Amino acid sequence: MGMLVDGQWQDVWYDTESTGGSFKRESARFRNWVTADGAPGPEGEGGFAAEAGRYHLYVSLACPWAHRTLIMRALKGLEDAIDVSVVSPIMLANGWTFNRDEGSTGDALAGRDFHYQVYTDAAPDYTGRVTVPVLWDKQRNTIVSNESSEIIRMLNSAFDGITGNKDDYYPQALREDIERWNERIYPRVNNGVYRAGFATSQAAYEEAYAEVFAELDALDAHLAKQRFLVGDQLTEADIRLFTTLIRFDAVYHGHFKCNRQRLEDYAHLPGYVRDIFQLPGVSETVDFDHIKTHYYASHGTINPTGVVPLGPDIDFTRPHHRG
Ligand SMILES: N[C@@H](CCC(=O)N[C@@H](CS)C(=O)NCC(=O)O)C(=O)O
Repeated sequence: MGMLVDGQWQDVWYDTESTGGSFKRESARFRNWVTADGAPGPEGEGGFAAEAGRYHLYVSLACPWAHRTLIMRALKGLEDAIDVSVVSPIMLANGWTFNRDEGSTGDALAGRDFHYQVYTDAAPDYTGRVTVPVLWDKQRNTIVSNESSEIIRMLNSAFDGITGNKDDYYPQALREDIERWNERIYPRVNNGVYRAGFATSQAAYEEAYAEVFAELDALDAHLAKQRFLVGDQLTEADIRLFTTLIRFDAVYHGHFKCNRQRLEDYAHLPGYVRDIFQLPGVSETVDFDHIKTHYYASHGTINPTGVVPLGPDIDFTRPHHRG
């Protein structure tokens, strides 16, 4: 684990001292948008037109934020248009690496050894964290975006003219509702489990734990009444929730100490997770080997032995009874 300072890699763990033991996630720095015609998006510069084969995704199969982009890529039929490099699940002193012996595909574009080199190639004096996912432009040789919430919106619509897939996971009529769920679920669930797991004070951990389970309780009650978060249609809000829920019992329950109960112990959330898992293309994006290896073998401050647990054994292919 580490970060870049003026383009130089430094091996440092998250600073929670200045925040009373609380984990604060840094904002992403590359915020351009791929659009159908290359017009500028909501922020950043223009000139990133949608084209088959032009863009590349750098992902970790362990990371819930990167996972969002792989699900959207699958649902939108973008596998042929956007290729992918997968980092090693083990993230230690050099950060994310392309070590093939550990399960990385290698860097398909430039054969780099380390993911931080993707950042320094785009911005030689970059200062900040080196995260996945990254959407890379092979034409301009730079990073378009390293913000998953924005990458999934680009994938949702910018390439429709190329693929002919017009499925819309952020439909105009539902946007307000989707945003409302995102705004609750990001701090309390997606990042909530990290705030519990990376807390270095009892108080910060307990606060995060309470929020995680209060929100999961509310979600379970909500999903008793309808199939997906905003109705009977899958949206980006579900995709964003799913990537945390699918990891819950395997890593957040044990490793991040979110252990009031397992996700499987809820009445409706397990069926909801299986429903999404069983959508065409989604199960192929879920890799529990990378997921468990990453968390248990990379966070030396939490699990110094690096031993990876064998369980739990959950069958996500059993019927979900939600259709
Ligand atoms: N805002 C980013 C956050 C991504 C993120 O934090 N990814 C984690 C992996 S799960 C990472 O790469 N962390 C490395 C680090 O913080 O040094 C997004 O949603 O795209």
